[in-house]
Amino acid sequence: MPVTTELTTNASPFIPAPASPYQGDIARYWDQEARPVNLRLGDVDGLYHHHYGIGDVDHAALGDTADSEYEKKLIAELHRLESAQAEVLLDHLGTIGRADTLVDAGCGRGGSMVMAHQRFGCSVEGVTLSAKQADFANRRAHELGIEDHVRARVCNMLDMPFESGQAAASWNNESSMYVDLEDLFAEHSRVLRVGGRYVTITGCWNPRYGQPSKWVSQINAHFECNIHSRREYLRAMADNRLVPQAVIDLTAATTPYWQLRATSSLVTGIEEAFLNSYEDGSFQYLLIAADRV
Ligand SMILES: C[S@@+](CC[C@H](N)C(=O)[O-])C[C@H]1O[C@@H](n2cnc3c(N)ncnc32)[C@H](O)[C@@H]1O
Ligand SMILES: CC(C)=CCC/C(C)=C/COP(=O)(O)OP(=O)(O)O
Ligand SMILES: [Mg+2]
Repeated sequence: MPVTTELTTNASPFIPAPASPYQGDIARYWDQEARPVNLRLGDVDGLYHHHYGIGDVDHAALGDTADSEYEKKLIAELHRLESAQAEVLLDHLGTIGRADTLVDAGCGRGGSMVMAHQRFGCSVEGVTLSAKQADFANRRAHELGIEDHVRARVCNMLDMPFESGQAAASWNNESSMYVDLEDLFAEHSRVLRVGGRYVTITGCWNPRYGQPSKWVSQINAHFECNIHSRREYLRAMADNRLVPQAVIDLTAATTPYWQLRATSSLVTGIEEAFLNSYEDGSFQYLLIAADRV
């Protein structure tokens, strides 16, 4: 059974000062985060995610709500949908060889990094502002015996410690709402080799709605983030040699996850804002895969 208690070992020897007071706040936020909806789902198989799920709910697997095992099955089902989300992101990275290096920008507790290594056999470098998260991710990699291929570091994704052109592919999984997109894509464009692939899964506000809705504002306040519009993503990519190959609206695919989560004992209070903003069209859950040209 994986260990989910807060980790105190393997502290990073050097933790850079935050690049801004805001980044200091975000580092503190994730250092302190220990929501059961994340830890108990991660405990299912040792992949710890900080993103949401996609796909249809398997009602047969859930069984009867009166069953004493129902809550355990519900947690496993939410986790299955979150891992399915990461699989879809990895599906869009293109052909990756064992000798390649991938970059996970805003890697959280490292679940997606582990999955990428297990799928491709390659090296995966992650960055997060949170020393607690980096320690957690590195501890999990050590427990799995893959610490020579999977590593998390405390650093700013806008200034990553990678050589220009080093990465075969890079991604942001629900982490791009913490930074300026022009700065972010300039940095991905720098670390990616020409012909490399960038993928993001993100929530963005819908320009067709007009402005960020009250639900989007509520999500921003809840997570201390700054959700961008779909238009900003496409414009900032175009400005930074990232040419979209796929833009996939995952809103319908993520709705069952939120509907199920809203019925669980692990609710955090943000479920209504996601469900309402997806429903009124003001918010979209999007995957964008782009080639570095
Ligand atoms: C919602 S979590 C997503 C974690 C992970 N991508 C996943 O799918 O599980 C957001 C992550 O973005 C990271 N983050 C936010 N701003 C960052 C920055 N400027 N540099 C590096 N990481 C950042 C946070 O530290 C956190 O790990
Ligand atoms: C799609 C958007 C707008 C995402 C914002 C970034 C974010 C906090 C993602 C989920 O993290 P989490 O897994 O820690 O959140 P929760 O505790 O709600 O599961
Ligand atoms: Mg979560």
